Amino acid sequence: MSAGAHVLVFPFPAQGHLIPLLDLAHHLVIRGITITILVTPKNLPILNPLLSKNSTINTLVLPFPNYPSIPFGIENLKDLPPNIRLTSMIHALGELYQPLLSWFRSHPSPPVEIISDIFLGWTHRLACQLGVRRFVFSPSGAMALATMYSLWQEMPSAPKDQNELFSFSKIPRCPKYPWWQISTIYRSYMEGDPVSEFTKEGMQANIASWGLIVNSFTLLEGIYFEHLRKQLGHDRVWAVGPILPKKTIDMTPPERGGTSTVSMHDLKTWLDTCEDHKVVYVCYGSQVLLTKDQMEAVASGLEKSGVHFIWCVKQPSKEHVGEGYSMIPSGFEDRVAGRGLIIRGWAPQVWILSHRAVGAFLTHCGWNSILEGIVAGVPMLACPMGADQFVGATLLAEELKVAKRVCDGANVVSKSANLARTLMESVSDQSRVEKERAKELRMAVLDAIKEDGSSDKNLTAFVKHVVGLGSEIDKG
Ligand SMILES: O=c1ccn([C@@H]2O[C@H](COP(=O)(O)OP(=O)(O)O[C@H]3O[C@H](CO)[C@@H](O)[C@H](O)[C@H]3O)[C@@H](O)[C@H]2O)c(=O)[nH]1
Repeated sequence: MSAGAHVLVFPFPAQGHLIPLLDLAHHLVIRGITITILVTPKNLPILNPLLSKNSTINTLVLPFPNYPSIPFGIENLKDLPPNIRLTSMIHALGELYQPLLSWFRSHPSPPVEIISDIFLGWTHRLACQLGVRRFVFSPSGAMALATMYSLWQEMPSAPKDQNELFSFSKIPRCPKYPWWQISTIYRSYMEGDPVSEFTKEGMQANIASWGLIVNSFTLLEGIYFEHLRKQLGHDRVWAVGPILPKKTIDMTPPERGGTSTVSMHDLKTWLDTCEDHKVVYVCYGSQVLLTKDQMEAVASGLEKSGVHFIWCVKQPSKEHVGEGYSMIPSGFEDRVAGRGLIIRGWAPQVWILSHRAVGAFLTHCGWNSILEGIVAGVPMLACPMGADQFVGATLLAEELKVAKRVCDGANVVSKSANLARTLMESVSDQSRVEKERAKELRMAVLDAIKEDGSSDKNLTAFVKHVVGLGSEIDKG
């Protein structure tokens, strides 16, 4: 397309952030952009499926910085011990500033733009120093991003009562949340603390960056995109989602984001025996581990409901095992044999959701899961636990009416009888409204990502913009 359109893609090392940015990189390569992807060594295998399809993608592997509170060898959020905060990972990666600067300076034909994750705000400062442009990649939706930007711009103080409602009065429809549901990173901010100050600087640098790419689509969050453009004071905001692997909406390779821990053959054979739209898929994303009590409540709810289900249970780390996280109650698997399938570890989620047998998705409302549920056209059961998930749940249940809200909060243990009833209803006629809405939304999303749909056009516009900037820089 253009010599000079060489872009550095820098994902944050957490599956929910890496997966969509790698998918975006794939789309950009297909459109002629030269890509270099920056990862640390332990995250390199996640790139394999992409690299095997695209020999033209370059990688830049920089050692993970030594950081006092992060144990040696841990380079991905999913492996962080329970007592270490996400902001430590954000801070640790900031140490890549100098190595990255040196790499740019010694490269014969360095990138002319940087696309980096929202948790890598410091790359804005680096881009300014290098005289290149930085684009923020948001793996969260526009509504969640608007709330996050508003918090870091206005820096409101915490109320005495964590249950007090906080209103985002400048955001359309004035969303309100109890304070405890507000962004965890923002709530953990402590003035003067170096990690907090670094996080704040990064968030504010996002707002000052040249452009913004959001994994969402106009029809889903149009008013929030309009708001973001006003909030940022420019139009360089591209709604390009849902970013999914090219031409694999129906048959995603199982290794996307991780290697499936279940044989595809067994999975397919099992799902093929189930009736249409009767299986509930249960998954809490790539980060969340359920406590022992939560595991028991979910198991008991599934057992009492009588529904067919697939339950993806994340593998606990050493530290988590001791505390009973992710422990499947004894005898449960035998009692549900035949109608329930448990996947320990990584499930091929997009593939499962697209199977005709799946009729509902019990989700923690991570933004990728929300988009994947919408693409699959399945109604959802919302169990937001933290981060941006309360915003996602509000959008799904209250605005889009495609989900029922089941429970709220990281430590909440659902009543198994209530959960059982909700699960049963989700695959029965009682969920007619959500099922209809899910079908409509699926049509809307397919419209957005088809050739010349809104997201496809935005991606083309973004590529043109990037190429234009590249040639400006070439001319000096
Ligand atoms: O067994 C699994 C588990 C997850 N996934 C995939 O992993 C991604 C998970 O992303 P998401 O649903 O967004 O959840 P998290 O992993 O929890 O993502 C983090 O990042 C998201 C994007 O910023 C936020 O919306 C979430 O709140 C935050 O927890 C999705 O693509 C899933 O398809 C699998 O394929 N198999």
